[in-house]
Amino acid sequence: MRRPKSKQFREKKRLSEVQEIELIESWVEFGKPQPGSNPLSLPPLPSGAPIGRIDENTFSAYAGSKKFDQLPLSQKTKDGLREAKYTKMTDIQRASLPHALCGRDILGAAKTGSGKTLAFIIPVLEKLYRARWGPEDGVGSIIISPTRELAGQLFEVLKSVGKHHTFSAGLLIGGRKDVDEEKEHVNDLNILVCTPGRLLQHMDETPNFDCSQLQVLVLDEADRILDVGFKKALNAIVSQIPKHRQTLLFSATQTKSVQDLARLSLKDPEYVSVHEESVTATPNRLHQTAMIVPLDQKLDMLWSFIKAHLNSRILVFLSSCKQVRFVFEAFKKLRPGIPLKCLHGRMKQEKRMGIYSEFCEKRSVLFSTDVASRGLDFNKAVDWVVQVDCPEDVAAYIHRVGRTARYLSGGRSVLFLMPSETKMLEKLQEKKIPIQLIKANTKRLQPVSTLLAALLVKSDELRDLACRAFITYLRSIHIQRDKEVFDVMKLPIEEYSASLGLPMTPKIRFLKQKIRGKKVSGEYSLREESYDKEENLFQLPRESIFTRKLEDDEVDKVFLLTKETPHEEQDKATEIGDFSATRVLKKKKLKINVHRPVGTRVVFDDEGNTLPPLATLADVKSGDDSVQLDKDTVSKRYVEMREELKQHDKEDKLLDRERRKEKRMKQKMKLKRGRKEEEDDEREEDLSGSDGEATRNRANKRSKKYFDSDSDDAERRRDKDKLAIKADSISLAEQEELALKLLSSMHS
Ligand SMILES: Nc1ncnc2c1ncn2[C@@H]1O[C@H](COP(=O)(O)OP(=O)(O)OP(=O)(O)O)[C@@H](O)[C@H]1O
Repeated sequence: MRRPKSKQFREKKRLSEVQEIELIESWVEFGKPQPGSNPLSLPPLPSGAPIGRIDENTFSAYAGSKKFDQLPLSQKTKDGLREAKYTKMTDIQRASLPHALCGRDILGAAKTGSGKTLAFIIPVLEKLYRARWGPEDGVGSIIISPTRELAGQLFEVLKSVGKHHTFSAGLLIGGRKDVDEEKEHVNDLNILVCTPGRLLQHMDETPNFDCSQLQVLVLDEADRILDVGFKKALNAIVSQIPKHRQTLLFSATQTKSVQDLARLSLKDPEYVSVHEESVTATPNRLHQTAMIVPLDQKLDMLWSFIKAHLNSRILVFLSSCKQVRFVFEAFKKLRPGIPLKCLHGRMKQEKRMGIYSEFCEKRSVLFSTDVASRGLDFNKAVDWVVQVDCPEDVAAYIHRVGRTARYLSGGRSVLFLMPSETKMLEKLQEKKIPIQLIKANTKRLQPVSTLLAALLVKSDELRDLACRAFITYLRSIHIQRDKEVFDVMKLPIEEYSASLGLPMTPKIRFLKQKIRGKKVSGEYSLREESYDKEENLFQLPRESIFTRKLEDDEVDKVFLLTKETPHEEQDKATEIGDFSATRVLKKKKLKINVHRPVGTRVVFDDEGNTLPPLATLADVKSGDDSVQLDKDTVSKRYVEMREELKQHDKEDKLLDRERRKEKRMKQKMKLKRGRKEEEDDEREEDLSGSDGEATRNRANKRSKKYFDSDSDDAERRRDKDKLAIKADSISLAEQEELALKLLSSMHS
């Protein structure tokens, strides 16, 4: 009785889905906004007006509507939105959803915290729903995020809004152990939320990974994903997905570079930039300040700031992982009276995720690199964003401060600028950022450097961290592109070193070139990054500087430097010979010409031009000045060459035989010496009464080693053994002779 009922139910459900899809499609088609129009400028539906189908061929207008309910969306999406408490649309959602729902490519820009995530999650769900996408259809949508945390957050939004849909979705991010398990399931997923690296890994490694039916590609933080740091990965990804698809790009700092967009083959994209006309580029409820803080007072200022805001949730940005680690570890030891946390790209993924969610829950201070600067929505409850180190450009500033004042909440930010970085203030103001320069109350400044110095004396580890932080900070300034703002030569290096609590100023090799001709106190060495060899106070392993893996944020900078800096900067970098970027520049890739037939050789003249093969050997000028070869000379030369080769071959073989003989003899001698020592030991142990078990073990071991290390011809082995035993009682000359005999017996 039950079965037919459920079948009937399923059939009814299927029919109602089909009908719903037909209705949505007609509705979407009916109310399509004009390409290039801004739905925000259209009048909203009057309250109480009918929604959806009005009569046979008429539907309510949806471009201009203010509520999700008024949009041509599936009931499943509407239910998901309602349950997640989303009813009214934000400006970016109002402006972009009507275009996105009719399948257009979108280039969306809106301030941080303005709701861009839903502006792409909803179209993804709707597109697949309307296509009746099912498990057997494979990957229908890919959402790419630049960081793992952000991908995780997007996945959560997708899960909550899409909870009534039946699509399968997966979070594919690096740093997780279960990549093999992922590989088994990835082909069953309909929506992938991923970072570029992990997606590419699946494209390369997962058998039968197939995106050929992809319907929607989304790039969140699109400008970041399109910049040079991700260029290769993105190009590789794009080359493996179909060109015919919908593409949605969103960011608070959008790219409009034609080149970038061409790479993604966008089709007449809609530029939806809701805050372009806005007086400010940052959220209105964000109160932004800047303070001039000399480099050597930054930590004092930060410490004092934290002590003065013990009941807040504070996000602190520093320029590198090393900086983050040092400040976190040192301040933790000084116990400021508020929980401290740190987040950077070199932490294990689970830990990163844990820290991220803990910070969302409790009041605390989170020290972070730019890994937390984009997209993260810390429960809308960050009170303060403190930028201890100046951001690399205006876009980075906007994203960092955007971690507070999200959606309808307020927030505050403070930027520490060194006297040499004041140009940044002008740049920010030029880009419509209402930032106010305030004076620090130096009377309330609580100096921390003496406390740090005391800590560093006690802890080698902390001293090491301080050294690394010192160097990476200077390097980060040194590699910055914007030389109007960042000038490493203007920094009070010794004072800075003292402010970290370091007893001596570490030597910095990359500064030597810069200070040539300029008298700067302290001595800098170009070649070594050791700090004081005599006293051996702060010796770092060479590996740590020269061969370590670059950190997430450093890699980005290095990429930027190699690809985008003006030639002058690149030259400087090459000349200084300091960091990996320089080595990357120097390292020329050898290209293999796959079209050249196997066995042919390319000959170059003095100017580096290619010549025809054998041209140098037998060129004969013909009347018309073209080069022709004398065939007789060439074939004679070939005969000679063959003879030469044969001769060389003979000599090589002889030499090789000699070498092998010698090597074997050395091995035999070593073996015999070893055995003699063992037997001497045995004898000694026997004399001193050691147990038989040990002796047996040793004998076993020896026979195993013997078996493993030589030929498995038992006969020969026995002979050799006999010889070896005999060798113990004879002179060195005799031993050599015996070994030679043995070798010749082996070769015969
Ligand atoms: N329509 C809405 N109604 C209520 N809250 C919303 C709505 N849309 C988004 N939000 C909330 O606003 C906050 C910010 O949204 P979201 O993270 O999408 O911003 P964003 O524009 O992507 O920010 P960023 O540029 O920093 O990535 C989130 O907490 C989200 O839940």
